[in-house]
Parts: sequence; C-alpha cells; structure tokens
Amino acid sequence: MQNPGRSGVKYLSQEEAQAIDQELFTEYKFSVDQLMELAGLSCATAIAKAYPPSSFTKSPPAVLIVCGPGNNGGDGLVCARHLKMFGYEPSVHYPKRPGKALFEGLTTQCQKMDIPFLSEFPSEAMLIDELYGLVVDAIFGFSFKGAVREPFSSILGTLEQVTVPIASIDIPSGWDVEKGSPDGIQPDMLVSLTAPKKAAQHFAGRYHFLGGRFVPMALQQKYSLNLPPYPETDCILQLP
Ligand SMILES: NC(=O)C1=CN([C@@H]2O[C@H](COP(=O)(O)OP(=O)(O)OC[C@H]3O[C@@H](n4cnc5c(N)ncnc54)[C@H](OP(=O)(O)O)[C@@H]3O)[C@@H](O)[C@H]2O)[C@@H](O)CC1
Ligand SMILES: [K+]
Repeated sequence: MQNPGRSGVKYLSQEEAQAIDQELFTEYKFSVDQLMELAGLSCATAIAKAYPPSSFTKSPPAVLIVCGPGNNGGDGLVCARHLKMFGYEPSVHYPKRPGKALFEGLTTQCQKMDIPFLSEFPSEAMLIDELYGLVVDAIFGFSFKGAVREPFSSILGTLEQVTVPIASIDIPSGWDVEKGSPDGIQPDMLVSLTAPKKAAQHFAGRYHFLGGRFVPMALQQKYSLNLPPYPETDCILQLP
C-alpha cells in the first residue's frame, strides 16, 4: 500500500529510505558530498524562511547545531556553513566524528569560517535558551535504531527541556524512524529530505518542509514518491 500523507506525498519506511539512498549512489552515481551539500543547503534555506534573522530576539541570531556521527551530522555541518553565509551566528557541537575525509573537510570549512565548535554540550537547557534562538538537530537520520547511546542520550535529555525552537533535519532525533516518539524531543520544524519518513506523521510542530530536490523522476516513479512540485527554482517546499 502506498500510505499517502496529508499532501498525497508518500511517507517512507526506514527500509525504503535506505534503498532510495543506496540507489542514488550505486545506480545514479551521485556522490555523498553532492547530495549532502544540497540537503544541508535545503535545511539552511528552510530555516531562513521560517526563522529569519529579524525574528530572533537577540542580535546576532545565534544558532546551536548539534551534529551526530553519520550523514545526518554531515548535513548539519553543511547547514551551519550556509547559515553563516546567510548572516546567522552558528555554533556546532560535534562530539563523535567519523574519521573520514568528507567529514574532516566539512569541519575544516566551518572552522575556517570562524564557526566555533563547542567541546562541551551546555548541561542546562536554560543556558541554551539564554545563548541561542534556535537549535538545529542533526544528530540522527533515517539509519537510527534502538535505544539512544551516550553521549547523545544526555544531549537529547537536555534538548527535551529547551524552550527555544528546535529544527530537526530529516527525523527528530531519538524518534523511531517509523513510529515516532511521544516522549522525545518535539521539534518546531522538520525538514524531510527526499521524502518524509513515516515518523513525520507524528510531527506536530509548525513547519514541515520538504528538501533535497535531487531525486530523478525515474526514481520518484519507481518508489511512487508522489512528490508535490517544487515552486519554480526553489530547493524547499512547505508541506501542509
Ligand atoms: N538519500 C538522501 O535522502 C540523503 C540523505 N542524507 C542524510 O543522511 C542521513 C542518513 O545517514 P546515515 O545513513 O549515515 O545515518 P544517520 O541516521 O545519520 O546515523 C547513523 C549513525 O548513528 C549511529 N546510531 C544509530 N543508532 C544509534 C543509537 N541508537 N544510539 C547512538 N548512535 C546510533 C550509527 O552508529 P552505528 O550504529 O553505526 O554504531 C551511525 O554512526 C539522512 O537521514 C539524511 O539526513 C544526505 O546527507 C544525502 C542524501
Ligand atoms: K535529525
């Protein structure tokens, strides 16, 4: 069954999301860094649309970006770089770094753009609320499984208590990719990449965007994604 969501777009199972991802790389010959750049740019663009710098109570508009150990974390690093270009003041916490050239390169790019990397995660939610106007959750994406391991369980425990909005990339971190998590973080924004995953049906925040306008039509059709048309040349689209 196709499981169409409110907009008619298909909500993917974890297996389908991983299969499409693999096909983009193996059959369509995209490289990870190509798609990660487009994914991260989509996220920064959606953030700039929903939370323009003028909407922040403090200037400069400070954003905390928490990056996890996989490609979702890589999207977060790309997003941080574009947010800086857009006039935000991003800071990154990146506690578990894969020893791969792609992530090392993305980290260096951020560092050379004067984006600070916090060695310690703020232990109190209140501190985050005082210092930042927005948190970007780039901890886990569609490959997340099982109970959250440290240091991310403590980080997510703190994020559950922040009052500033959280923008989640692809999946609200800690949520089951298909079933969601009523007790987990409750982001204000979700940017679904390629197509929403089933967990997105439990998203109750204000802004749900679709991003990652890079799926060739043949692949969209193979998986019956039924993606709504993106407006003009936009790389994001707001879902109802
Ligand atoms: N095609 C697309 O649309 C594109 C998708 N892109 C992005 O890629 C994302 C998917 O990336 P991904 O496959 O690298 O996995 P992701 O979810 O980041 O994390 C895996 C890491 O988390 C860890 N981990 C897992 N469970 C855990 C737990 N319970 N507790 C603690 N750790 C846990 C796991 O560790 P391991 O289990 O291997 O030890 C591994 O290190 C996708 O959501 C989108 O954002 C774009 O970049 C490009 C185009
Ligand atoms: K995430």
